[in-house]
Amino acid sequence: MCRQVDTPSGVTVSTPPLVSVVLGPPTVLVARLLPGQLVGDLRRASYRLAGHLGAVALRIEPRGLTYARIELLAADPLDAVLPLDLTPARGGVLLGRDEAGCEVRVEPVELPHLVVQGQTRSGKSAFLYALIAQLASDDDVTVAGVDPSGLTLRPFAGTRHGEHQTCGLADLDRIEKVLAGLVAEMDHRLTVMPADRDIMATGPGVPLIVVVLDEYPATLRALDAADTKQGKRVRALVARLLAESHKVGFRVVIAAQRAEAAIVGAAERAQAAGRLSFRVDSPDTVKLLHSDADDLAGAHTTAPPGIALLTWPGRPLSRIRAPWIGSYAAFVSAVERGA
Ligand SMILES: Nc1ncnc2c1ncn2[C@@H]1O[C@H](COP(=O)(O)OP(=O)(O)OP(=O)(O)O)[C@@H](O)[C@H]1O
Repeated sequence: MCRQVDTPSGVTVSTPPLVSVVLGPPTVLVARLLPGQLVGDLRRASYRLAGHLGAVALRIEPRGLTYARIELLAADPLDAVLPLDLTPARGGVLLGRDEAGCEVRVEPVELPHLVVQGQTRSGKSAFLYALIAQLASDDDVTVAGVDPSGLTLRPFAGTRHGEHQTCGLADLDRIEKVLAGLVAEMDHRLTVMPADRDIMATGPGVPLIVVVLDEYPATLRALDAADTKQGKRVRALVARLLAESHKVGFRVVIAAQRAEAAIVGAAERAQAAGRLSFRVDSPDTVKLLHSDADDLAGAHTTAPPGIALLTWPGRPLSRIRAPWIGSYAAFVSAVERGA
């Protein structure tokens, strides 16, 4: 957080001066930002600064335009479980709670394409359950997708969403058929989009279509093993959805244990502005989705279940606690109620 400053007598160092120190607890510092420095700059460095200040984490808030309030936290603010409240009118989809204790919410239509990665038992499925349960209760959203294990999309059987989904790997042709149907709907929307618009409004009659590709590598492996040409065709359909569908009301959610380049190539990653990593096997895997995670990548390989790194449009890279819907049965009944 220091600046090197050239003075007539040589190079010196300038640091954000502390204008107030309250020993607390909690200990709170107020620092005056250096010219051109932003609160986000402090937040980005907070993971390195916390240990040196004897804290587990720092909560940094702006004070006016030029000051930052820095609270030294003795416990990780993400330790507590975040129960998912599915009562209507809560104002957008809850993605989690950040380290400042604030809920991260987004309207369904504001969702970008997403890539979610995480090892077994890291909380990736729990996050998908929470996301899908919230979307399923919205009449203007259709949940589509491919689910090799069947657990994630099985609760939609017999609902209006089911025709746009396929569960299991027994019928590989159906995977291609479902994705081809979604691409056909995308093409139709692109064709009928009014000439004076570059974004199609979603709502009654034109639902936002969220395409969930759970355990995407498992789907591709099964397709490649059966018929490499079919694997290529499915990859091409997904690539088209990622590249062309956002403006006509589609969102793609790709979930994988590891978003490796062979599965989620650079072009696909570039289309997915939303990226979540639950615990993964190595710092290099973290960096597949968060190239700027230098300070956080190492520690994240031992993150507890439900803690994710979040890269999101308009937000600095941050850690969040994902919402917890409860047991699988709670997820099933939430989908059945909502869908
Ligand atoms: N957001 C959360 N809050 C609290 N606990 C969580 C959260 N997410 C996950 N857990 C705990 O971690 C366990 C594993 O989570 P989950 O089943 O989602 O992992 P996963 O990464 O999807 O693994 P798998 O590949 O085995 O399905 C859950 O049973 C739960 O105990």
